[in-house]
Amino acid sequence: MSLLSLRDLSVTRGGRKTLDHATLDIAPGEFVGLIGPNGAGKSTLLRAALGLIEAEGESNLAKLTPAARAKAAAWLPQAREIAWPIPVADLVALAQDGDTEAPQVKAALKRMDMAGFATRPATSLSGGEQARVLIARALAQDTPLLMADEPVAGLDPAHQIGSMQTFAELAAEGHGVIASLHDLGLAARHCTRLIVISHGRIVADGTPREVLTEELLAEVFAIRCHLTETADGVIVQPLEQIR
Ligand SMILES: Nc1ncnc2c1ncn2[C@@H]1O[C@H](COP(=O)(O)OP(=O)(O)OP(=O)(O)O)[C@@H](O)[C@H]1O
Repeated sequence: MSLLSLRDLSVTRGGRKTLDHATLDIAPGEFVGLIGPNGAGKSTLLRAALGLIEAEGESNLAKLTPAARAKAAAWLPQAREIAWPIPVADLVALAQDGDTEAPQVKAALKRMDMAGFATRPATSLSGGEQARVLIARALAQDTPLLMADEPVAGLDPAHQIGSMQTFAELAAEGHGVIASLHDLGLAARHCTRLIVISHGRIVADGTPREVLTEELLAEVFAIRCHLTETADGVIVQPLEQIR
């Protein structure tokens, strides 16, 4: 069973293919890290998969009505600012028809370490706290698939790790998760699978151990890295930019 199924999905913008024949499937149990440099096409892939931008090719989600899609996948976009002074619990409860007592709402606030902020106006939170509330809202939607664009950007190390652990737990519980990520160390440590995108094309797809090689990191990211195999998986230490 595929929670996300893309076949030759392509996007053309400004006369250029910003996504070039992306084909992939995501099954329950997978936590997929979508990695690649700035402008590689990560957001484009996620947005095209959801049918939010015009694309050629096929996506199982883009075919659905907006209501059916909201049941199939939760979407956490890159933009994080909250403009509305709604209490935190009410904001998260939007994912459950406004029911602040719904177990999914309470569990999501707890998972994102935001239960103590439930009555605070969301606009009064710090940038990282706002980001955690928006992750909580996506979690509270309780969908088979979670799609997130740079979900841990702007979070402190503890909450970055906590969020990645939450996504890994969701996957272990049978959900699917795909998240674009810039932190290769977090991606290597927590994801079950990495998809590497470069110039709009998927150039590698496999376990972190399979994908993260010195050659690939040099070629795609233009960085020299030290890779260490440990019992916890592969550790990535970026050392310098290759010019
Ligand atoms: N409306 C547009 N017209 C022309 N090019 C566009 C347009 N929107 C996006 N692009 C280009 O598409 C490419 C892919 O952008 P995308 O946002 O998917 O990258 P990304 O991998 O998510 O990058 P980042 O890590 O910087 O968020 C970029 O080169 C971007 O400049």
